[in-house]
This record gives sequence, structure tokens and C-alpha cells, in this order.
Amino acid sequence: RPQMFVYLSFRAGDRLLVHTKTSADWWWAELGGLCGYVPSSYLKQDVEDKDTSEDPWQDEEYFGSYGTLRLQLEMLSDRARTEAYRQVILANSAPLRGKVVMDLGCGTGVISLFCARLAQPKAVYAVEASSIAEHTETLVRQNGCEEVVTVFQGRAEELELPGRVDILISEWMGNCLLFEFMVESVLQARDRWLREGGMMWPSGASLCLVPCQALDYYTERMGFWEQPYGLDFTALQSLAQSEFFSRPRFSHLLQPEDCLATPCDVITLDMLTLHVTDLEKLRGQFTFIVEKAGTFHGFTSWFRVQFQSLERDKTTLELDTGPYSEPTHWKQTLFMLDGPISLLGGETVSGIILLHRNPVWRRHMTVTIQWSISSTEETGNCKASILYLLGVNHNSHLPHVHLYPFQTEDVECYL
Ligand SMILES: C[S@@+](CC[C@H](N)C(=O)[O-])C[C@H]1O[C@@H](n2cnc3c(N)ncnc32)[C@H](O)[C@@H]1O
Repeated sequence: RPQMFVYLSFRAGDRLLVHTKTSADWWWAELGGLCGYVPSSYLKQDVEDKDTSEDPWQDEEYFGSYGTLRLQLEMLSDRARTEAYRQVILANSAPLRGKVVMDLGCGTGVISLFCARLAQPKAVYAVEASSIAEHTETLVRQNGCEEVVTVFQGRAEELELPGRVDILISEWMGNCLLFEFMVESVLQARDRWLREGGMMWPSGASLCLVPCQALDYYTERMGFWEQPYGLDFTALQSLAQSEFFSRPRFSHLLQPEDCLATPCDVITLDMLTLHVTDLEKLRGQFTFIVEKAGTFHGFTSWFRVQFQSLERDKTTLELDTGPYSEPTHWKQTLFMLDGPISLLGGETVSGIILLHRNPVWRRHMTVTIQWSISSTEETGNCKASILYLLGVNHNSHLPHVHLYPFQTEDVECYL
């Protein structure tokens, strides 16, 4: 098994947040958005640090941002996303008749209104914690759906509904599928409100990954320093590496021709059987066979969610946020390598991906990718490895600037 140690650099006088006292000698701590191990003997408890008032769910910030029209507009203008939900309801309009639906995190109520308009459910419980819910009721009335749709303002976990539901529908997905961890609220609502044999929409979800080229991004951020205005600025390249490439690039639009292999699902979730505790650590494996020679700049990830039909033998619909589908507001997430690597057709890139939920800041997670390359002649030959840690900065504004990886220069990986 690979041994891996991630150290956190700090100076005398720094205030670190200790997440886990892993052993007597080494503690897992956070400083300035970065996490790593620190020697416990170098730390002294800050007696003034009694502030436990910070909410590990950051609900004020989180629901504050969903209370703005900016975010609601971004989601509603995402045609592929919104249309996928509309199509699911349309395709299931007959079996939805007379059913009770819960729309968890209804926002402006768009999914609830699709249900009421396109099918004939008995009732739709539209649940929303942010202040946008104050307007949702008006929208429900303006669209003549008040007989069917009832808006409940509050956190789903704390609300009382009139009774159990037949279908629990929600758009809970975040970057790298899980970020924001709204999925926990959905699972709790499922356990409390979904009747035996009821349906979850989405019914399944998967995280996808592919090794890829990212030449334009690489050239723009790294190649630039080679000869700007005829000057040699290459001394700034290592700084550029840590500033630009040690953090994932959200909102990356991967071109299909930049995929070096066929993408694969690295983690799959069944929304009926998934437990909240499963979310703490998820692990996936991958083996990619390089299909064409190219430059390996990094890995790109995205997600797919499935909507099983209410009728037996009917097609399962899917929302795919990957490079082969219509772009969504999530786009894709790019993890850049420290430096480009040439790959030959037939070589394999294999490894593991770990999603480790932050033990303190519950909407965040750490993503670790360990990988190696082998050619057919020399199997097991490890060319390089990379490790990224994301999502430890709890001071960032959610949900847009939210995940931060470890500075790779501070990381030591032993394979
Ligand atoms: C991704 S948005 C989807 C909004 C809307 N359903 C749509 O499709 O446009 C998720 C919404 O869920 C709400 N939300 C998240 N967690 C919640 C919870 N535990 N209880 C109630 N609402 C929640 C957020 O405030 C946000 O408006």
C-alpha cells in the first residue's frame, strides 16, 4: 500500500485549527485554507480560543446565497439541468397522478410547478430554507398551482409535513457531485418522509473522471512566463504552478477531443440505499487505457444522475454534466498535474480517488487522487503521483469560491 504523509507548513505565532488528534505525535490541522499533519509537540492550546459559535454547516452563508436571485437565475438559466427535471416529470406524468411529492430545496418552485402543471399529483410539498421561499408562494399562486403546491419555509430537517410522500425529488448536486453536502438533507428527508417503496429522483448518481489534455489553460497560465515581451520570466513558473495549478479549476469546459481515454464512473451512489455515514469516506478506483498519444495535463471530473421511471420497463432518464453533453452551470472540474506528461496510446493510467468529508466543515470535502502510469512493456512503472486536497477553507463565500486543494509543493507522497 502506498504510504502518504501530508505536512502543513506553519510559523511561530500562527493559529491552527486542529481537526483530528490522529496520534499522540501528529495532528491533522488547518491553516489559511490548507490542511495537513503537524507535530503536536510544536503546538500549544490557545486558551482564548473558546469560540465554538461557528456553524459547521455555514447555513447563514449557504442559505443567504440561495436567497439571492443571482444563484436562482444561474440555475434556472441552465437549460440542460432544468429541462432534464421537466422531462422526467413529463415522462412520468401518468404514474404521478394522485401521488404526493416532496420537492426538497424547491428554490423558486420550478420543479414543483412542473409537477403541478405537467402531471396531476395529489399534493406537492415544496420545501425551501432560504428567503427565496417568501417569493415562491407568490409564484405558485401566479401560476395557478396553489391548490396542489404548498410551500414550507424552513430547513427540511426541522419541518413537519402533513404526512409521508410517494416521491422525493430534489436538485441537490454540487461540484464533484457532493460538494455542499445537501445530499445529507435529502437522505434524512428520505428516511423520515418517504413511504416504503417510494421513489427518489434522482434515483442514482455517479462521479466521472478522465485523464485529459488542457493545453490552452496550461499555456495561458504557465507558458506565458517563457517569453513575455521577449523577456525571460521563467523564474516565476514555480510560483505560477502553485498559484494556478495547486487548486482545482472549477467551471472548466473540457473539449471531447481533450479526453485521453474513455471516461469512467469512479463512484456510484444508489439514492434509496445510501446512508449518511457512507458520505464520510467514498473511494473509487480507475484504470484508463490511453486511446491516443497526447499530453496528460490533469484529470477532469463531473457527474451524472439517473431518474428511474415510475413505470416498470420504461427508460431511465439521465442528466449528464460531462463533456459529451450540453454544458450545464456546473461545467466540469479540472485537477492539474504539477507538470505535463507525454502519454502513448496503449499506456494505462490507474489509481484511486478518495472523497473525504471534512470532519468539521460539513459542506466541504477533500479529494485525493493517487495515480500511476504503466506501459504494456513495463507494468507497474510509476511515473508520477499527485495529491489534491480540496474544500478546507471554511471562510470562503459559498457556494462559488469554495474548494481549495493543498499546495502541492507542501505535499510529500511516497508510493
Ligand atoms: C440547487 S438549488 C435547487 C433549487 C430549485 N429546486 C431548482 O431546481 O431551481 C437547492 C436549493 O435547496 C435549498 N436547500 C438546501 N438544503 C436545504 C434544506 N436542508 N432544507 C431546505 N432547503 C434546502 C437551497 O436553499 C436551494 O435553494
